[in-house]
Amino acid sequence: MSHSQIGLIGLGTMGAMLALNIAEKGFDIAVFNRTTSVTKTFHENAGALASKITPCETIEALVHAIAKPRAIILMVPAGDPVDQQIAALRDYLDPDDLIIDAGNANFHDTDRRAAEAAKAGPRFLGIGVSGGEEGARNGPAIMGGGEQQDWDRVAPVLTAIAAKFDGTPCAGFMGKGGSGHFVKAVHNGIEYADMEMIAEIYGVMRDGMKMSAQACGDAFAKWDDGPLKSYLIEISGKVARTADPDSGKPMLDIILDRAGQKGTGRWTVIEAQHLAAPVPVIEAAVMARNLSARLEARKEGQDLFGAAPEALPEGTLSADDLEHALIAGKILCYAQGFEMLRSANAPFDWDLPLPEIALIWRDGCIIRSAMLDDMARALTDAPERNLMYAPYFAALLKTHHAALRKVVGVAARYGLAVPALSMALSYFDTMRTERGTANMIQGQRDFFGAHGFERTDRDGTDFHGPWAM
Ligand SMILES: NC(=O)C1=CN([C@@H]2O[C@H](COP(=O)(O)OP(=O)(O)OC[C@H]3O[C@@H](n4cnc5c(N)ncnc54)[C@H](OP(=O)(O)O)[C@@H]3O)[C@@H](O)[C@H]2O)C=CC1
Ligand SMILES: O=C(CO)[C@H](O)[C@H](O)COP(=O)(O)O
Repeated sequence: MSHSQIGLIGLGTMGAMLALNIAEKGFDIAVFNRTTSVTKTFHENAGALASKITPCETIEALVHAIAKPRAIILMVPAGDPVDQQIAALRDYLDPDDLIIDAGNANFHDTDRRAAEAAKAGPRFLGIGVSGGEEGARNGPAIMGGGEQQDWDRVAPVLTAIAAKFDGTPCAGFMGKGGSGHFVKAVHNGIEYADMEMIAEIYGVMRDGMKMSAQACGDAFAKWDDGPLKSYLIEISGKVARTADPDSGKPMLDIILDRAGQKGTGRWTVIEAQHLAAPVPVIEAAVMARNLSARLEARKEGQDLFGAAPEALPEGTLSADDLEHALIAGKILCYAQGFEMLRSANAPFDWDLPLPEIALIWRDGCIIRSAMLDDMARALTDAPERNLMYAPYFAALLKTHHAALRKVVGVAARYGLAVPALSMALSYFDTMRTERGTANMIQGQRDFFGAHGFERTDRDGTDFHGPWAM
């Protein structure tokens, strides 16, 4: 009866695919879903893998189907559903059984659950899983956080199901408490930023260069053969080239321009503010999703001011300009994400393995990209250095920042909104300006609040100006 090596709760998009992946790798798995018919249908459709899967109609039956000490994966929405499942499991689990939250949790919740588990058990591990439905089925990237011994206990299963890059599993232990979910949140922040910059370049092609969806798709497909090679560029090409079977129109022409979001990008920028970690491209991407939801207001604005985008004169921008701008933007947004990871170490007493994170992200996850191998090398060479200053990426930025400036400049001139690309450029310019303008901020603060300032010509921190009120 109790023969399953692992259990899983939540047979939705991700959970169902993870369960099949686990069964396919040879592990016996017991599964439970809140809606029983889903469990039945899942098992009926599992084909040759059905014999490895024990469908359970109650939490109690699930627990009894798993060999001790038990390990149970939760794949349910973040927040209350996770706490509800933990509470339901507590009635049946032993203190040394292990609950693994594999959904997208806010890492503060994971910290709290880990602390509660440490007091009374059962044990708790928080793992970030990325790769969407296809990744869950064929190999996601996995970032674990909690107690090393708990990670070690389930690592054979997690590394078996993870994506492999040149044979190396894209799975690793990030550190204690919520560190795995923190790394996953930053991953999602980079995901938001990369998606937004791609969408902005699509907007320049569609509204500025009057290119069809098919032509935009062709451009993305071509770039997927070069330095931009990545999952997001690949699927953007596929999305742009797909036609709606009902109307025959390009899918992009019938999809409403209102972006959904489940909260991970927002968690990232809120945490970035707490950490004083500058992630302006990610912030712009979250802001753009929020603005996209304001359909009525945008219509009112267009009626009042006239439509913003204007067609560009022929030859204003080339395909190379767009590709090079995206290369620069991509380097800068990943650099910001890694800087944010590093800035979390001191306050949370973590030692996030930045080079290993880049290695893990090389495959399986949504932000997988040809650049990540070089990022891993750069972070191994100098773990404390901002990626934009690493020789390989500095050389790319020296070559391509002019295109980023050109695209942002042209977009501003012709009314094409490119907030994330603009933020990438501002970050780049700020990070290469030795003497900035915060001296004026300090002068203002001292003028109105006697907050004091430092001087360029003397040591000390509390100088004041001879301001006339
Ligand atoms: N979709 C994706 O690309 C990715 C999602 N994730 C994360 O994985 C988790 C699951 O996402 P996904 O599979 O997409 O979600 P789905 O909406 O497809 O599935 C949700 C699952 O959770 C169950 N569920 C929902 N609410 C409760 C509850 N209160 N108690 C018990 N079970 C509940 C549902 O059961 P029922 O059938 O009864 O409704 C269903 O099995 C989320 O945390 C998500 O953020 C992570 C990476 C990628
Ligand atoms: O974690 C994921 C990918 O890595 C999920 O697909 C997540 O839902 C994406 O975020 P959002 O729904 O906010 O776009």
